[in-house]
Amino acid sequence: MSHASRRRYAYLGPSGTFTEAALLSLPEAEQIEGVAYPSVPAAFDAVRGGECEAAVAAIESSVEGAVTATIDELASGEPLMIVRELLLPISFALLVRPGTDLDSVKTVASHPVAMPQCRRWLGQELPDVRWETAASNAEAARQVRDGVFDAALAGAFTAARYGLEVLADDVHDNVGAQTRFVVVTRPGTPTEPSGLDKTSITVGLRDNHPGELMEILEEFARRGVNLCRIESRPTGEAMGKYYFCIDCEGHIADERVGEALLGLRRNSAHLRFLGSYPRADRQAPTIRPGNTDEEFAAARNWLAAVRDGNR
Ligand SMILES: O=C(O)C(=O)C[C@]1(C(=O)O)C=C[C@@H](O)C=C1
Repeated sequence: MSHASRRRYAYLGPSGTFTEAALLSLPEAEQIEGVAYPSVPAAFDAVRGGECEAAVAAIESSVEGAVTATIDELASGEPLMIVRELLLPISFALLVRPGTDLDSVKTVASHPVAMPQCRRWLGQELPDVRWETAASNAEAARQVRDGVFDAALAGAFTAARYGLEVLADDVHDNVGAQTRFVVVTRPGTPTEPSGLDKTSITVGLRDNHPGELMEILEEFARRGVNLCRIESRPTGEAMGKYYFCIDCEGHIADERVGEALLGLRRNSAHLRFLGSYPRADRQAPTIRPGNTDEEFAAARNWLAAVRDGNR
């Protein structure tokens, strides 16, 4: 496929990030031109502004939890929509300029989400090292190449791109660590239901009255909608002001999910639909008795009949 006709996907660069690896693992990878951006907000703005069709971003680490830059960026600004999620195994190596030994490593740089994944190893092997943050792991590697830092925590595959070598491999503390990535586009019709879907929203409180979070959760519980994740994030407006980022099982096309969102729309503030998309773990949803599409339709038919006087 010619370069010009490729689909442009934005990612956190430079080349060599796990985010780029996630992008390259997409089924449509051959038709994609990856475009590197220096931050997640910049990658998302490229989608908002139409420079790129989609963006790929890390949203959650199985070790470090939420990637807050991504969540906050989805919760604010011009809306975007998650169309897909993917899970990538994450393993870190310590990258250095050729010839550097462990004793001469005084500074180690990485993305803020990377260092906690290697904390124990660093504590044991490099207890006196100074850790520096970089915009991404590949950016840390680039800065090691340029002599700014002595070592970087990044994927072993990143070494070759920056003329570095792997001084120590598998320096992460948790074998089997994964990062969840999302593909976002400008808002449109949600992806077709696959039967194994997830729906993401952000939602705020109206007046912070007692039990208000419970009332939000009840909208899901009453329709038998199982939650996959709930994250509380500061709104940034003032101390003590939060919004919630919630992933639930099912698709917005499912009656029970639609009804839960209708309830939230009436009884909460700042509801934002972030997307319904196939689950990367392919887990089937739990549907409690009374909450299938058929049962919702039957109940609605009954109500219509009663209203029409046909009981
Ligand atoms: O994509 C990269 O390599 C990054 O630097 C980002 C990022 C993240 O944002 O979580 C990606 C996966 C790893 O868990 C650590 C860092």
